[in-house]
Amino acid sequence: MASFRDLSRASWGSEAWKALMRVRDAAPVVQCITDFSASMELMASAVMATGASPAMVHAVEEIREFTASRANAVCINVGTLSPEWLFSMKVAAAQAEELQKIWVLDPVGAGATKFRTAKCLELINLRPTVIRGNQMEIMALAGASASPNKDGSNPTSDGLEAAKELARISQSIVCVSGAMDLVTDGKRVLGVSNGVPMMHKITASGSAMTGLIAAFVSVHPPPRALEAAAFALAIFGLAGELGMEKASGPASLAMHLVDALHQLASEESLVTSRIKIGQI
Ligand SMILES: Nc1ncnc2c1ncn2[C@@H]1O[C@H](COP(=O)(O)OP(=O)(O)O)[C@@H](O)[C@H]1O
Ligand SMILES: Cc1ncsc1CCOP(=O)(O)O
Ligand SMILES: [Mg+2]
Repeated sequence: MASFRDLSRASWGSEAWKALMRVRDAAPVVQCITDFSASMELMASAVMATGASPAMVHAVEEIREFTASRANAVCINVGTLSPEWLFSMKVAAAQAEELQKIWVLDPVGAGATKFRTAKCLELINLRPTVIRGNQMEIMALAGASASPNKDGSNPTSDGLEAAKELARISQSIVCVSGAMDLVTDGKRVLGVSNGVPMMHKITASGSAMTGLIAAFVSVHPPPRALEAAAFALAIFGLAGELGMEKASGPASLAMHLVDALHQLASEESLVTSRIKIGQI
């Protein structure tokens, strides 16, 4: 994959800090439609610890009202996909699109079954602002064949090309997570190298991360969405690095990562000095 330049650009760190402070000041409501048992708790805790306000609202009877009048952003995660929930997801996504609200898709397991891939592509037709998945998911949605990448390693050049292609087709910002996360609008590419490998072993770390992207992008909408998504990935990764100093495995890392997200609010110099974002 192409190299990672510009790591030392000092302003990335201070811009990430300002972005975090804007999330805390605005406390955007992030409506999450996400899988019931695997990710709901960690996602809500991470979004709240970042200073946003999570709302796990998925009943179709209240979605139109809630999305229109309460939500600042919608985060849709297809983890435990079922027809009833899919209907709720589509109603919320269509509503967000119509009202020009930020909505973010986490295509969990895209490529695992034809049904899941097809339904994710139908959701993408409803024009998410951002799509965040791991390399296998993004490659499946771009129509590329993915080789197994089970260890959260660096996205490959095929993964980067798939992300750019998906961004061009969907006109969404596309994020590929891994040891180095990639964020692209199809032309520009940012890389984020904060984080620790153990994050990949936490069930629902990806889902929680996508919730943070929704929070950051809701207060930094396009044309600032590309940078905002990178800031969310970097802040989440930095929280993972700090959490790992106290953790002994994935379960305690999840807890310490959430605590670190909360504590980062008072750590300006630490955030500004340790954020690792660069141009690819
Ligand atoms: N090897 C790694 N090194 C550092 N951070 C990682 C690594 N693998 C994953 N992460 C981080 O863990 C989070 C979840 O990413 P990932 O495991 O790829 O998502 P998913 O759980 O959806 O497959 C992201 O913030 C990502 O940056
Ligand atoms: C295990 C599992 N099964 C369906 S959703 C889910 C969790 C998704 O985890 P992640 O957010 O880390 O991709
Ligand atoms: Mg995932």
